Amino acid sequence: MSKLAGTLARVLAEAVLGRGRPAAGERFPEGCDETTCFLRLNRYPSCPISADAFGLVPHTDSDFLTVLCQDQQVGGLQLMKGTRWVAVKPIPGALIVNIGDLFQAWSNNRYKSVEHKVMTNAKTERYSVAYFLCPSYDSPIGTCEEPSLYRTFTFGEYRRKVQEDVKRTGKKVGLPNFLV
Ligand SMILES: O=C(O)CCC(=O)C(=O)O
Ligand SMILES: [Fe+2]
Repeated sequence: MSKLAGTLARVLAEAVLGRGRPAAGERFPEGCDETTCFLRLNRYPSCPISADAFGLVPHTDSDFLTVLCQDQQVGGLQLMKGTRWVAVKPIPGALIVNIGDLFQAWSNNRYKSVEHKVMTNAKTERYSVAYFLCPSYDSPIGTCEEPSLYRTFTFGEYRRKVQEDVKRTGKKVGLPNFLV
């Protein structure tokens, strides 16, 4: 997973910068290694009471990029496309790759961090495995071009602000806090 996530990030970065201009070469995204990235195992119990119960509330991921292996049979993942929620049907053997907030910031909004949520299933529990490509907390999130829409910030600063906002208002604000 870690190799795949790193390779995907570099390929996507090069697509923004143009061929032959590797984004800090093998090191992109800077500050990410096996001690800073993590894997999350999600279990969503079945929920017969309500058809609109969230397994996971709408959110964007705060990392560079997420590689997701969703349940091969039980759907439930939805993402925001324009103004609509679209179901991501499980395809056996397929992985889902989500852009996270840090990649959106680095790419100066060329890539968008996708809002997504998980709905529960009335009868069946669901599992997923998510790998989060994150840098160390002291890593500054650079930009692919100037002028950047975002001021320079570290991942630690970003995480702290997200936690603060959620604690204070119940909602993540995320990137808009860091616009210039
Ligand atoms: O379970 C899923 O399909 C999505 C998981 C997810 O969005 C997350 O762990 O951040
Ligand atoms: Fe997520």
